[in-house]
Amino acid sequence: MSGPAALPAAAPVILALGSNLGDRAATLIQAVQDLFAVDGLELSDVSPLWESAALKLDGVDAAAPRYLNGVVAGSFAGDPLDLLAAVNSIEADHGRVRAERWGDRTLDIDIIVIGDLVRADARLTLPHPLAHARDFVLAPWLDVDPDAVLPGRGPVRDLLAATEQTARRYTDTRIDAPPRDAPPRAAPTGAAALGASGLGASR
Ligand SMILES: Nc1ncnc2c1ncn2[C@@H]1O[C@H](COP(=O)(O)OP(=O)(O)OP(=O)(O)O)[C@@H](O)[C@H]1O
Ligand SMILES: Nc1nc2c(c(=O)[nH]1)N=C(CO)CN2
Repeated sequence: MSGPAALPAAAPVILALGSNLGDRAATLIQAVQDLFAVDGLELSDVSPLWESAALKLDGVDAAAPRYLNGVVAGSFAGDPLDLLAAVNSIEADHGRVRAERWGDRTLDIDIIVIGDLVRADARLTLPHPLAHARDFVLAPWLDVDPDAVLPGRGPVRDLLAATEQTARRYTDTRIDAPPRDAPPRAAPTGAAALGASGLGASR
C-alpha cells in the first residue's frame, strides 16, 4: 500500500539519528546541519544525545561499538518518499554502507512519524515499525516533546517505561540547531558543534 504522493500541508515530523562508527558525535552534528537543507523540512528542535549498546538482530551486542542516538523534530511538506530519498542521501554522504541488517553504521536516519500518516510499503513504513520498542528513539523524543504520542501505540512516555531503558544520556556533546541560514555543509567547529546554549542542551 502506498500513501498519497504529497502531503496537503506541513505535518509534524520526527527523525531519529544513530551512529556507532567513526566520530559519532561529529557525524550526528553534521547530519543535523545537512537536514536543515532538505527541501520541505523545517526543523524546530534537536534532542540531547543518548548512548546505548548496539542492538543486533540476535540481541544486544556488548562487543560492538556503542551507539549515539538522538532525534530532531520539525515539520515536513511534500512527498514522504522525497524525504526518505533525502535522508538516504545524507546517510550515503556520511559513508553509510548497507552490508548487514542492523549492522554497525556511520549514520542511520529513520523517519519515525510524519503526522498521522500510516503507510506500510517496504520503501517507507510509517510510523516506523520498531520505534515503539526502542528506548534510544523514545527517550530523545520525550526530551523534545514530553507529551508525544506515537500514532497507533500511545504516549511515548508509557512506551518508554515499558522498555528496559538501557540508553544513557550522553553529556560530552550536545547539538546546537544551526541558524536557518547556515551553509548546509559547513564543517562543525568546536564552538558551534559543542555549544553551551543550543536547543539540544542537556536537561
Ligand atoms: N520509516 C522509515 N524510515 C527509514 N527507512 C525506512 C522506513 N520504512 C522503511 N524504510 C526502508 O528501510 C530500508 C532499510 O533501512 P535501513 O538500512 O536504515 O534499516 P536498518 O536501519 O538496518 O533497520 P531499521 O529500519 O530496523 O532501523 C530503507 O532503504 C527504507 O527504504
Ligand atoms: N543502540 C542502538 N542499536 C541499534 C540502532 C541504534 O540506533 N541504536 N539501530 C539499529 C538499526 O536501525 C540497530 N541497532
